[in-house]
Amino acid sequence: MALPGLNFDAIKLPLQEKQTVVHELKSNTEWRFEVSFERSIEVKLLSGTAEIFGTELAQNQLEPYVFRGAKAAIYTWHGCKLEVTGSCSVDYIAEETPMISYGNTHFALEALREDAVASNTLGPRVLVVGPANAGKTSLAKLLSAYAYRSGRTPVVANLDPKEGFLTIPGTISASALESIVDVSQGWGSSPITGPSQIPTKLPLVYQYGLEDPDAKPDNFKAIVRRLALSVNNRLEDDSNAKSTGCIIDTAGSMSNGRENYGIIQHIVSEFQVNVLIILGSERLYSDMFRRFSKPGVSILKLDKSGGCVDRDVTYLQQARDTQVKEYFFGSPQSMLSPHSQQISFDEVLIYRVSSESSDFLDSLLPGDDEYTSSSDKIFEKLDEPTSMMQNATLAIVQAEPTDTPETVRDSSVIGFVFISEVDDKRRKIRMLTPMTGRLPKKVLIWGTFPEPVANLLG
Ligand SMILES: Nc1ncnc2c1ncn2[C@@H]1O[C@H](COP(=O)(O)OP(=O)(O)OP(=O)(O)O)[C@@H](O)[C@H]1O
Repeated sequence: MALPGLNFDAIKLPLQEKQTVVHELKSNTEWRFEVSFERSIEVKLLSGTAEIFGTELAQNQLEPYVFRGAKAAIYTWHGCKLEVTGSCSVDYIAEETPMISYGNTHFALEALREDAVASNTLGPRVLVVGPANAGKTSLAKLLSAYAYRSGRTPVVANLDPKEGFLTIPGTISASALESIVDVSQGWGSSPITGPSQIPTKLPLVYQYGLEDPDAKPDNFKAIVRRLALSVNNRLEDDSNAKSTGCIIDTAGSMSNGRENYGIIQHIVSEFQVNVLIILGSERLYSDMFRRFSKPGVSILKLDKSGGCVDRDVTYLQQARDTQVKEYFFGSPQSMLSPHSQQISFDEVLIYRVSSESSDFLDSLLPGDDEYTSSSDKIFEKLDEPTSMMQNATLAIVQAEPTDTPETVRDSSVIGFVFISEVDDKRRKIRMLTPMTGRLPKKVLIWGTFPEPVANLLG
């Protein structure tokens, strides 16, 4: 690590107790486990077959799979033996899982894909909805991993800004799954830069900058439209992707009460959704059936897995901090060398996004009418550096400083910077980028989510 003042201690793992246990799993069972962010476990598949959210584990690898800050399950269709080193906060073997119905859903989607190949039409556009922690992301991972294993190229879209899919949170993104998912990292946070054992998947990312799609629905819907347009174009352009279709993950809040269904409606129409999967809620299923049932659209109800766990605020915050850290520093397996540079505040154009009810800039610059936030504004332009930017992660977008706020909002993200220092008197800011080099573009979007990461630099 070349940078003064920066070190990797923040992401080094503490020494763990080397306690090794072998679990023998019968067919159609899963080993569920939770590991805190302060510990890690190593897992080896000794015999049999096993998978994690649809992605197969390799047998007797030299390098074991390492998990930390994880709540997950390793499932086996035919039985297996797992060797686990290190201690979990919770672990048990579950005999009741909804995997047969999830597997059947995959086969039903495969039948639609075969029809699409035969008729050269679009394959299934699958939307997964359900309450918070119903297992939507896990099911989306599983269905896309099974599609990949069947020789398909599914396009996966994440419309839940709370979780970053191949990028940091606060965004929505999509990518074609052309290689396997990293078993330990899941979809992972940051393949935008750096070396990786698994071929890199480059996502298309849009910055939202807030946690809840409802906080600024007009901004959210606008970027969903842009993402859907790109996904639809990709499906038209690539014959394998076209027949495979796409799998879309959503935020739990979108399914939370009728007043929020407008966003689901928008997604259904922009992505031309024709398979709607409702996880873990009879009432939502009935509402969705009434709203969206029509010829050519399948509405499926699936049970929530008993393994799904509620994640508390601290766990979710740690997960977000880890995603931001990994974006800049890489993981212990593949470290990056971030670059720190000081620039003049006047060299960049920063737009601030805050929720409709927020009076952020009113409080920052009292009495200045130009900055009064109003609900119809897309962003607020920042004319003065403020210490509130310290430790924030800002998105660099593919736009020019002369572009309108609409164009900036609708522009894709080319990377992120972390603000490590603000000198408001000298109008200077110091920022960290994952690689050396000058800032490629100078229009940045600063959201309130993810929140500032105070200990990023250790
Ligand atoms: N079978 C399982 N065994 C153990 N843990 C599981 C299992 N299925 C899901 N989980 C875990 O439960 C948590 C919630 O699952 P998931 O993220 O898929 O739900 P979600 O509906 O997408 O949540 P959100 O509403 O936050 O988007 C995650 O930590 C996930 O890894």
